[in-house]
Amino acid sequence: MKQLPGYADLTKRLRFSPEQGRIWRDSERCVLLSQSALTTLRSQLVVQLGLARARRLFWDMGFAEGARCAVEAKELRPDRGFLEAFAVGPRPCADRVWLDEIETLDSDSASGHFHGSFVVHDSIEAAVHLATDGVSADSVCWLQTGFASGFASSFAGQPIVMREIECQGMGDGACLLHAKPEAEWPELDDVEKSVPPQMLANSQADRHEFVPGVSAGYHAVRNMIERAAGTDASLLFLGETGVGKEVFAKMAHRASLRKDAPFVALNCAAIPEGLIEAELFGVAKGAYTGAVASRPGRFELAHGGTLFLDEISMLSPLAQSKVLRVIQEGEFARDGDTRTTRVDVRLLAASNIDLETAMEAGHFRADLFFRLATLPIQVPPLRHRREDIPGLMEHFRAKYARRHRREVAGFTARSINALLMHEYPGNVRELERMVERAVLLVNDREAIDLRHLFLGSDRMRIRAGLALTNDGRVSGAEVGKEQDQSISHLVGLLRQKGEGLKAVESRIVEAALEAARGNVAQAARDLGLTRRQLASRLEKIGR
Ligand SMILES: Nc1ncnc2c1ncn2[C@@H]1O[C@H](COP(=O)(O)OP(=O)(O)OP(=O)(O)O)[C@@H](O)[C@H]1O
Repeated sequence: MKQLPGYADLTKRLRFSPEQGRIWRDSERCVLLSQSALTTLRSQLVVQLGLARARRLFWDMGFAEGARCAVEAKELRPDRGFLEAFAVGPRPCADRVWLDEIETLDSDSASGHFHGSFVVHDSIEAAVHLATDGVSADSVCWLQTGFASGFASSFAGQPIVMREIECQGMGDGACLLHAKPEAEWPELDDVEKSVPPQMLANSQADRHEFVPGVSAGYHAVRNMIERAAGTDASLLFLGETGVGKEVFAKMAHRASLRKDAPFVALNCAAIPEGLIEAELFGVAKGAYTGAVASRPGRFELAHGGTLFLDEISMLSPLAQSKVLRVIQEGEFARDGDTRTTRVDVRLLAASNIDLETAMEAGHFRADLFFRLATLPIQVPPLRHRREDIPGLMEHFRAKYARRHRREVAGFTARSINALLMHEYPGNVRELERMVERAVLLVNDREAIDLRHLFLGSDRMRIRAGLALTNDGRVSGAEVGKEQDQSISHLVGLLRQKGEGLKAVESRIVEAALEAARGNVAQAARDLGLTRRQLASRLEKIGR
């Protein structure tokens, strides 16, 4: 039996706020589920869905959580050995313990070898089952085996199935789990067979890039992508800038039959109009002065795979007609070439402007629009899917702490609240930028606070939109109250002193100039004026 390391690094991630009735693990809210609540939930699901579906539901839920936990485990103990990092997963949250002892663990990532046996004493699921249904003929720890399988699969980067060989719910003294790669079990049941490939994909290759969301908006997008997964249908991602359209396009590629072929992306807005066709279709040697060698375009590079055209509305009319031809006929000619080339490419596109309006205004070809918009997918802005914010915050904190070699002790409670309430006109990109900047500003081993997140113009916005209550919570409603109060105070002063609006305006302008230490451009920015507008006001008041 292996000696497991201590868990101080895990326990300090849990925070309790009795006043607010909240529990957090890092920046994520958690719930405490009592044994009696779990008993009710489990028996209700069995009654309503049947045993097989209830088991599958618990197993899938456990699997997803285990896969996510494995990512955290590696991040939490990046420099420790395999065993120490592996031992993190089971413990992060009360009542989610699946592992008491690692009996054996033998793994080799190069060859894919992964064998282990693990012991759990005191399984809550076994206790629940014994209390309601007595001793079972089959293993009963569904959440636990799902979690363990998700954790091990994500950790090992391949489907690993953990099965209970002995289970307290079957009358054994403890639960004994065996782990093996999926393919090495002689037979798998329906639940075990269904290691969700997407969860696995999310947790391995993209673990440093992609955060699966939890909001309804995120799931609606994911469902659309999954519906089209087995097809070559074009998808058109629509939504504000920074919502993650490219990230979802990559997800669509990974979920498709083309996942092992290239994913090639091109931002049409980033290429000057005259060069876009060469970029898309390639160039033949001698096509123009300087074309000393032939080179393939993005369509050829994406052959067999997926081409993602971001900001497609920026394509010139000629490029639009050529793209349409490739979609319809699967062929094109390189710039300066007469021979046509055939390609097999799935096209995904994105736009942050309304393509229908662009089409009606004659800027975008209707036939291309209808070809692309077979399945339009609207990605909601971050402010409409706030439940995704905690996962993203934590992901960016870990990502940039790693990149900039900083040790950042999470977020303060008030900064978490502020991030949850912010409006994010720049969506996920804005959140990412704020967290990266905060990681750079915060002192080592300190937690990110408001002052690290909101600077300059952001601070103006947070002042206008959010207020902090005494216990560090942010409340939008109280902002209004606070602003109303200061405005009434100002009106009171006006009345007392008999000053007119002009005089007050002059005093505000002077105060802003003073706060900006005489820097006119800064004062203008703070007041929401142009430099010229402020200069003219200053001139009028004789400054
Ligand atoms: N679910 C996510 N997990 C991790 N990072 C994300 C996620 N969604 C978005 N991002 C990050 O947010 C940033 C913006 O995402 P992306 O480029 O996909 O947005 P977009 O909608 O295509 O933006 P634009 O319209 O400006 O091209 C990127 O840095 C991306 O990595």
